[in-house]
Amino acid sequence: MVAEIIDGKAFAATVRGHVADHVARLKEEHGITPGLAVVLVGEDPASQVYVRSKGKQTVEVGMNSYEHKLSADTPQKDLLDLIDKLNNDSAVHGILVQLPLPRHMNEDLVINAIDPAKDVDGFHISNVGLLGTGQKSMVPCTPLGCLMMLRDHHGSLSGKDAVVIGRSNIVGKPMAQLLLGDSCTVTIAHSRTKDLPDVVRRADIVVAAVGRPEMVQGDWIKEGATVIDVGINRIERDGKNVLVGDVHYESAAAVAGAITPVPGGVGPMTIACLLANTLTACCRANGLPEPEGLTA
Ligand SMILES: Nc1nc(=O)c2c([nH]1)NC[C@@H]1CN(c3ccc(C(=O)N[C@@H](CCC(=O)O)C(=O)O)cc3)C=[N+]21
Ligand SMILES: [Mg+2]
Repeated sequence: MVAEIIDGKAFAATVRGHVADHVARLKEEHGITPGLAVVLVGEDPASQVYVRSKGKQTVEVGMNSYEHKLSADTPQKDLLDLIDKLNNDSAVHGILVQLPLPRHMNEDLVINAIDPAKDVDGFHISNVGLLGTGQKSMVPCTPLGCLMMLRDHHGSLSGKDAVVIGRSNIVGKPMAQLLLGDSCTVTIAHSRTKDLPDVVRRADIVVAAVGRPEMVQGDWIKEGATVIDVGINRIERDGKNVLVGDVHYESAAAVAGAITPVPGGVGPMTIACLLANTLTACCRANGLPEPEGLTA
């Protein structure tokens, strides 16, 4: 079997197109422009790349982008004051505080200071609780992007065996909740799981989100399964810096039915879903109907 490649880059462009159409209508019919504020603390080069890319794509879909860059030694109080200002700014519909934060800050405290209605990352405890109880929430961007690709590929996910590898609050746990919401039978596996290859071999859907380069091998994959690779690992190979996923792509693609590449898979969908969430937050804030197909 040669796997179908799920083209996240192309899918993300389609999602951005839907977002841009809806944003144009909001402007025309209601005079409203969605706004996204991105806060970056410190000078991590990779983070700067993502923030720049987010800002560019935000403007491209017709939204306002507000970037706030704070130095790495900014007191936590100053960050909390900025969040308070953004919470009370009616031009800002979405707030993203880039993670990780410097060590002297308490990430949970900072995230939970964001107005849950503007929490476009879906990391606030209110949104986590709403998602876990099947109520309307802001859904974390990476799992939402994975869900969109899975729904697009399969149609219905009902009754499928899904294995999520990784139990992080930003990917593994919300991904499992979303798959459960679509009536999958969900297993969350992690570093202490016994016989991990055997657990993965049961899966119709594998979502790999462990942060270990090429850990998931082709002989762990059931023939015809769908493999979603969330990993973005920078490694050195033959003296070159390359980007690889959590899945050993070549061996997995030889048995899977469909697979996402790295780069060009989940990553671009994450940013597209951030824009989708900002649009959703803006519609809710204004009591307007939400975009279709862009929410869980
Ligand atoms: N509060 C918060 N929310 C985030 O969503 C968040 C964050 N903090 N901190 C950092 C991570 C990382 N992240 C990525 C988004 C897109 C790509 C992406 O588009 N990657 C491209 C390749 C990029 C490259 O070449 O480096 C791809 O996979 O094709 C990667 C990584 C969002 N993050
Ligand atoms: Mg783990």
